[in-house]
Amino acid sequence: MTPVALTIAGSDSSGGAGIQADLKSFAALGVYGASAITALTAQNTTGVSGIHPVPASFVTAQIDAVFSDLDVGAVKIGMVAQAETIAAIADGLKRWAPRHIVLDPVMVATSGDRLLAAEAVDALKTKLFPLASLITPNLPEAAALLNEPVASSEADVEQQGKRLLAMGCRAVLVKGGHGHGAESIDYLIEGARSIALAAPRIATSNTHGTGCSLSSAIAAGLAKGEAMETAVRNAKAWISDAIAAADRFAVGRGHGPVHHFHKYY
Ligand SMILES: Nc1ncnc2c1ncn2[C@@H]1O[C@H](COP(=O)(O)OP(=O)(O)O)[C@@H](O)[C@H]1O
Ligand SMILES: Cc1ncc(COP(=O)(O)O)c(N)n1
Repeated sequence: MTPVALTIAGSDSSGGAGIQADLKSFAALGVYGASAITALTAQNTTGVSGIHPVPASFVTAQIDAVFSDLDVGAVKIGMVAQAETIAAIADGLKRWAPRHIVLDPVMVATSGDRLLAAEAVDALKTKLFPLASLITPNLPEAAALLNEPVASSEADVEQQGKRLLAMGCRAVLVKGGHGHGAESIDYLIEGARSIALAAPRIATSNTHGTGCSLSSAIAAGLAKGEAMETAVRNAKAWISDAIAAADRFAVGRGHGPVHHFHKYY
């Protein structure tokens, strides 16, 4: 059977994040990708200049079109833009009940621009967290979701992960890309287990789309039948290589994209 993953996310016109990063990640990892677009962004490596949300009813239409025909092994959710979109996604996923849902609680782009309406944060927590097999906040997102300051020690990161798990998702991966140590450490909290996943921090400013690509790589692994810990470990190794190869590209003048196809060219 062909493994299939669906991304429900926003479009990034510059191609490095959002739907475009998700489909490249699925393809690089041997998984067929489908998409339901929640919003168009006019965006490049230096910032976001416009957001055009897709009407919630049309997000539903895309989700229904995909699930009524394709055997979707895993779903990745990225930018959801606004509260009505979140309600439409939650309803659609409850109806189709996919085996795995990876939720990247995208709030702010690498450039600092806001991608989720402030009033939609509660809907994200109450409607989508309970459906998620895994949520993948970065350090500022974990803090914002908990209304707490950004974690300043590894112990704080782990504790914040545990408090997010208590909000009703099945597992949490708190990503350390915004930390400062010699290693970029992500914490996987699954049930009573907490696993630190460390990789050398790579000196590059080309980190546009790292979070999108990591969550899609995890969804790709789940679609191929990997267990959660294996999918996360494989995705972390793959994104580390994609970031290490990012400087081979010269794309844009700001935070450039990672190299999804580093194994091929
Ligand atoms: N400079 C870096 N070197 C190595 N790994 C990184 C670097 N920046 C981010 N990562 C990794 O990329 C993944 C995405 O993390 P992060 O950048 O924090 O997410 P987001 O894009 O949502 O802000 C994580 O696995 C993180 O550890
Ligand atoms: C449409 C869209 N979705 C998500 C992100 C976040 O990107 P990152 O992976 O760098 O956090 C983005 N910049 N644009």
